[in-house]
Amino acid sequence: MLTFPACKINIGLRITEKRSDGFHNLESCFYPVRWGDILEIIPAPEFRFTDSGLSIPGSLSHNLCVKAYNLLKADFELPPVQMHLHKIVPIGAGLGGGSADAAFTLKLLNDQFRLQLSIAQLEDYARLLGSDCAFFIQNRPLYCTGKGDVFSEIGVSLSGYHILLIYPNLAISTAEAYAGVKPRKTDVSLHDQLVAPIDHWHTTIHNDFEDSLFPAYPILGQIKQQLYEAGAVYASMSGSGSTVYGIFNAPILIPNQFSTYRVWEGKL
Ligand SMILES: C[C@@](CO)(OP(=O)(O)O)[C@H](O)COP(=O)(O)OP(=O)(O)OC[C@H]1O[C@@H](n2ccc(N)nc2=O)[C@H](O)[C@@H]1O
Ligand SMILES: Nc1ncnc2c1ncn2[C@@H]1O[C@H](COP(=O)(O)OP(=O)(O)O)[C@@H](O)[C@H]1O
Repeated sequence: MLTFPACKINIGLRITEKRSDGFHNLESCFYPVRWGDILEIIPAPEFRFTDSGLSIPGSLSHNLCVKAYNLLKADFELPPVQMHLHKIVPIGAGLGGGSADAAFTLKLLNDQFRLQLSIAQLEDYARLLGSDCAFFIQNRPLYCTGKGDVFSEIGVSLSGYHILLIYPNLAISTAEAYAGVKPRKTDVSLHDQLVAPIDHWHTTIHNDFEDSLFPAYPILGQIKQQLYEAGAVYASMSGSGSTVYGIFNAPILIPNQFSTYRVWEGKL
């Protein structure tokens, strides 16, 4: 069976406190984007994982697809499989591409081998693999709190808008990005800001990681500025970076200044 693990952007990201387990509580709208990898899983005489496309750092046993398979195998009689991942979404990009691979592996194995796991059970398995993995089980716009794995509804729809994602060939480690952040709480609700019209977002909605990462990597702030100059209704860094995205009213020709970066343009 084939599946297409996609990615996400964060619209607004507040890091509100450091938790006793070392992780951080956050508030953010996670929004799915169609830029994705390609994953095939077929039954095979023995377990095998192969990949192509972008090179994935780390050993095979640390690959999130392999971890997802092993997690289910510990609880179910799964046959051996051959998995092939064609990696397209940049890594260390703030797009949750690896997390999507993990969640889509769980969903594919559930369907392929009729494990009959519910959405809630799949989300519980996904939580064991990474903080933003569980989002990709439902893979629809959600307001996320806790570690990014507690969900509530949000009335945000960007259908009809177009998005330009700019990955400036710079991988940023999520753990390092969190280490640079000063958590803070504010009185204004991000949820209320998100349900206001999109042309208000420019002045209200902020990604807290920009405060420490834009001074460290000035190119990121420059790209955001260039996206506004190109006509974006809203522009921001996604997650812990380094991808910066712009949301546009209509399809956009990719401006020349982005020609050396990895760029994706598409409908939301
Ligand atoms: C920042 C966010 C925002 O959506 O996304 P990305 O930019 O990575 O895509 C997420 O919180 C990334 O979640 P994820 O990439 O799954 O992180 P994990 O693998 O669980 O954790 C990696 C490391 O990040 C830190 N971490 C992660 C999540 C969290 N809520 N608090 C943390 O402090 C911890 O140091 C942890 O060891
Ligand atoms: N299938 C995979 N695809 C991408 N990264 C993976 C995968 N499996 C494990 N990883 C590890 O996950 C981290 C990157 O996660 P990813 O979700 O792509 O980035 P980000 O957290 O910036 O959104 C890297 O440390 C990488 O080695």
